[in-house]
Amino acid sequence: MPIKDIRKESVLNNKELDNDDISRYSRQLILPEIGVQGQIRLKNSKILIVGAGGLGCPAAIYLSAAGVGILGIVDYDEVEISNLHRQILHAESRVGLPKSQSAFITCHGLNSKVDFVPYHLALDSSNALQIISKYDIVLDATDNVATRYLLNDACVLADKPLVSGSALRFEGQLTVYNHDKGPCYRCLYPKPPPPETVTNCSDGGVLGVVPGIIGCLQALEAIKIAAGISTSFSERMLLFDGIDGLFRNIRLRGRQVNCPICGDNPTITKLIDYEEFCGAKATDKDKDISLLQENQRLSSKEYKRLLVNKTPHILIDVRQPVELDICQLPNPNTINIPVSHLKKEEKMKEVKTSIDQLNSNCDITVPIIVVCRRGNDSQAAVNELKNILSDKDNITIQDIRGGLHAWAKQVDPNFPVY
Ligand SMILES: Nc1ncnc2c1ncn2[C@@H]1O[C@H](COP(=O)(O)OP(=O)(O)OP(=O)(O)O)[C@@H](O)[C@H]1O
Ligand SMILES: [Zn+2]
Repeated sequence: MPIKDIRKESVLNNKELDNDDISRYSRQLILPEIGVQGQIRLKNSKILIVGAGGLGCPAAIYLSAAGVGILGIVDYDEVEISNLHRQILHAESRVGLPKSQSAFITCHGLNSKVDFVPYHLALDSSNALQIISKYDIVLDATDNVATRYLLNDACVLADKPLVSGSALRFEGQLTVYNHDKGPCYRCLYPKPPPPETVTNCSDGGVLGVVPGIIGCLQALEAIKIAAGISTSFSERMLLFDGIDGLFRNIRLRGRQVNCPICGDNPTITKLIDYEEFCGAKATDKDKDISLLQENQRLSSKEYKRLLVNKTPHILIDVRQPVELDICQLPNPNTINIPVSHLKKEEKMKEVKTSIDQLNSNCDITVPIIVVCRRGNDSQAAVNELKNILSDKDNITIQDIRGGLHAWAKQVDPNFPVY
């Protein structure tokens, strides 16, 4: 999709508030820290939110309500039903619609005076600078490491403050990069984390209100910067723990003179390939990995036949116990060992005992079938089990290709999908 130009001139030049502004914003206008001048600054501000998900939704609605001049909303994705518990600008009736468009509809309904620019596209190295350079402040409301580095570098190169948020499970973080002589993301994290250590909301879970809180704080910091109050979070980070109800505010290390992008002698002078740099995609969508040979995999239909024919086998479900409470394959003898536990000796003893027990009741060595949610962890688990059971070399260990998602698609349309 071609990048839409923002409609107004790149410099908004409102000199005063109209009567409608005065009525609409009266409650914040009478704050001495905002006042008429602050509100005019807000009216002239251009703010870009990247990501219209759990963080971007609350941020966008408060920035709209507060009366920013232009609000750009970037997201490549479409609304899904599993988004609605936290991505509160969307609606059941808008499942399938681009998130940027859906967010625009709600924000515009709240404040039609804001000039909205929805971008239904993936921000990447080819378009980031072109888009970001049109705005004054950028909010990182995305969910993947590659985009975090991209946004950081683009904001340093274009000299824009980056209000960064993140949330997972019951915890959240907030800071502002590249502002007020403070550090950038690379000053703090020069190297990306190994991809396998990064957990996303779809795997780790998140309580909707947690990104709600952090997204609101992102809006607050953006409003403060836009209104000329400055931010409390340059070189500082807020850590929120929703279980203990704790907000902690820690000092971060400052700008690093040897930072490759914002340091004194930068070695990165243009945007790079961030997926390659991070070894991970700029999305947190289901990635299908392929670790096993075809003969080590069963289709969900083949597994169904195995059940129907009552073929003896051991089914190991490698999801977390909480996930088994949601749904399970119709095998009453399922053994549950989360994939992370396969390395634990006592767990493996359990598996070996079950295998021996089952095998002592059968004439043949029964195969082990491994299942997980999407068919990725199950492959890793097959390899792990092969190592652990290397003394039992006549045993067949296979996984179910595509996991429970494939089961729901190909075998049982009534099976819950999460
Ligand atoms: N490079 C990018 N360009 C545009 N949008 C992006 C980019 N990276 C991430 N996003 C968007 O940022 C948002 C992050 O929000 P969030 O993690 O709450 O949503 P999600 O990906 O829909 O979550 P889930 O993991 O539940 O599917 C997503 O809507 C995603 O599409
Ligand atoms: Zn830096």
